[in-house]
Amino acid sequence: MTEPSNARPRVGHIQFLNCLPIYWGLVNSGALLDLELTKDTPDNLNRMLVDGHLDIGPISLVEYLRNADELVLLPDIAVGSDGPVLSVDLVSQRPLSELDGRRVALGSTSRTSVLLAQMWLREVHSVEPEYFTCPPDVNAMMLEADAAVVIGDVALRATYEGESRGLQVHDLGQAWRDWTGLPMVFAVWAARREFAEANPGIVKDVHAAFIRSRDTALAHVQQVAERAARWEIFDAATLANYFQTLDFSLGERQIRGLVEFSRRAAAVGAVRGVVTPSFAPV
Ligand SMILES: C=C(O[C@@H]1C=C(C(=O)O)C=C[C@H]1O)C(=O)O
Repeated sequence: MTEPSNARPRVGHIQFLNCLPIYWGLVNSGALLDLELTKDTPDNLNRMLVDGHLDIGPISLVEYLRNADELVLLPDIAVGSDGPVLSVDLVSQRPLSELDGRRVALGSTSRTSVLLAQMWLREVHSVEPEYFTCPPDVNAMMLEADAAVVIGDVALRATYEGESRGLQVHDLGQAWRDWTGLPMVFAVWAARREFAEANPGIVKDVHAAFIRSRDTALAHVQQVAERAARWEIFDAATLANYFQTLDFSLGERQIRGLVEFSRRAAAVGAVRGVVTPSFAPV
């Protein structure tokens, strides 16, 4: 159903530090006033976009692949990494080669990284653990499982604190890069196809606001990091490094990474077939 023309577009925003640079710029430019913004975890935003409760927003890559008929991608923007990502981890109490048949917890906020971890463990480490999904709390997960997959702020913390607590921390952005030679795209931005066809001008404006926002924030990354560090457990230098490590672009190499993920996910039956992405005209 198309919204009346005077309604603000319903837009999603990931409430993790990874998307803070994008939010910062929306606040600074005033673009936020033109959006009805819903902040939530990726799993909830995925569902809202797929069910039509949002018009535009970030979506876990694998959920985009599963619903590509209903969605169009926004060009030039994503959450990914070309090497380490710092906030997508497989943490383990044992060497990975010992995980066969053992319990591995999958954090419930993720869809893409949990699939990446399963493919990587099977194909690179030749282990087939017993997986279960649970809330992303590393302490609780380590009581129930030998290893766990976490994303976002929980994973960023594990990156810095995991080893001192006896955990091996494997960065899954780096793992994908070592495995395929390509950047990893964890989430993309998409619009519902029907909405984009009915409202091309709105999609163009929202896309432009996101791009401007990201570029402004990265141009002022120290300032963004200092401001955010006042409310976070991470210091400004750690946050500035994190924001610059993340790859918010969706260029030719990132699209090759996305298509390669689609090919591998299709090969294990996690998505119906290989997806050639289609973009909103902006
Ligand atoms: C880089 C990240 O990418 C994320 C990973 C996602 C997933 O695994 O489904 C979804 C959205 C992104 O937040 C992160 O969470 O830090």
